[in-house]
Amino acid sequence: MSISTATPDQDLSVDGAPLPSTPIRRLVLLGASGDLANRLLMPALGKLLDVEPQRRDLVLVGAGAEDWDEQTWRDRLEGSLTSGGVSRETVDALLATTSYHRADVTRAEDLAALVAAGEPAPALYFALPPAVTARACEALREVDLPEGTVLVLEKPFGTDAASARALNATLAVLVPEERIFRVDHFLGRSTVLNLLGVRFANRIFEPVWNAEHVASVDIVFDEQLTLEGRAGYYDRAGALVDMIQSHLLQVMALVAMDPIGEVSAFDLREAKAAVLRACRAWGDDPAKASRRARYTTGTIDDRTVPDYVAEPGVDPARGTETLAEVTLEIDSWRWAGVPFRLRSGKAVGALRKEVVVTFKPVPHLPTGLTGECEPDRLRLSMGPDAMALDLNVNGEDDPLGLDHVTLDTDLHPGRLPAYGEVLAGVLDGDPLLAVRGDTAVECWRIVDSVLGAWAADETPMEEYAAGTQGPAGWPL
Ligand SMILES: O=P(O)(O)OC[C@H]1O[C@@H](O)[C@H](O)[C@@H](O)[C@@H]1O
Repeated sequence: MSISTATPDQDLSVDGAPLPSTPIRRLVLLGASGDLANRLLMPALGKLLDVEPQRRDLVLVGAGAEDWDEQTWRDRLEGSLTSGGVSRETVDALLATTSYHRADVTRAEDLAALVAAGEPAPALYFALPPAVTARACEALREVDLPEGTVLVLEKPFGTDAASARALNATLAVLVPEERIFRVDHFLGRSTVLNLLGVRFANRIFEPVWNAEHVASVDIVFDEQLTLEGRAGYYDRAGALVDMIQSHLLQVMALVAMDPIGEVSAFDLREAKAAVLRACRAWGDDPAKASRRARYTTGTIDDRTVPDYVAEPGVDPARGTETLAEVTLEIDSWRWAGVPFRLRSGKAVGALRKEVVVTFKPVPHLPTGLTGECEPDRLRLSMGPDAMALDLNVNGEDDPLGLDHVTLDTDLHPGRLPAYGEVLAGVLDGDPLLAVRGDTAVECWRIVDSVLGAWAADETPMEEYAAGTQGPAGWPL
């Protein structure tokens, strides 16, 4: 699927004022020595430059707390690119112009040196823990940012609705909203983008995409991965914040939004925001509408997994959940009464990453057709990328007996990893795949209500053995 790139006359700011689109030729990676940059961002950037070689004039500037010399940085960059399968041409092009700067990114002087006057306007990519990013943004107030500067922020954006609002206020005085890229890499996943093609390029889905025909929607991202050495971050976040607050609510917004006139940042982001504004816990009762659980020791494939609380770096007193589920409602004509169940867990036995739209039963099954009539289901898999439609048909043995079939197809895995699509948007200055500031706050508002119920212990913490599908009795 091709996505339209903003042109100067399409690129409107939120209040309607036109903004010139500014392609980015200098990417300053703050936190260049970190794991995110090394494992995900640099390989994704390399892949992008492989498929779009006209971008190879990009200058990559690494900045970090490590006291590295140029050679150490170049070796690190080269290692990261080559282990990501990036071509020699791209590696050489990036190495030809890259540089590394030791910097304390919370100091205005260091930041000012990185955005030096006379250079093209940079994208400042904060590949940093959220607290450091927030301090760096504060420090940027004292820096004279070149016209066209873009700011790129990783999740989590704040720690609740209030802090997200405060961070938005800090950013708003630095650059216009259209130049703030709050990254959610799920928006760059090919199956997630495929929602647009499936929904809006087929006549058969949109007329039934509403409460009259849809019984429920499930958005599930269950992983076999465990903590993978990320206790410092994950033990403070938990499954609800790590996966549902950001990624799955964004996916839900794309599933539930009204049709858009064009695939532009303005139309798409407004349609998603309308869904999130209308969303709340099912029955306005977050305690009953949510469930949480934590894995105990178990086996995944042949791997023995310890209790979550026995993992290095975990604080048992925190009571962090590794599996979260929340049922939401969207107060609109289109969706009133349809439960949207969002769920994500770590250390499950069989991974399950999909959006499932379950349709209501037919209003009348002709007398004479025998057997069970199952609900029709559209399933969009986020890994591997695939799509399936479960239908009732006439069976093989009895011509009037019902049978069930699945029409399925693999989907193209996408030209780029999700981060590559996100970076393409950043370099084009097109925030189509970026989370708008008000939307980030709405996502926290929805999740804060659940976190509040959990903090008050209104929802019990359950347990499941690693390698199972979660606690017994959970329906998904
Ligand atoms: O499948 P992907 O693209 O790695 O995304 C899933 C990951 O997304 C990250 O944002 C979460 O922090 C991880 O916990 C999760 O495993």
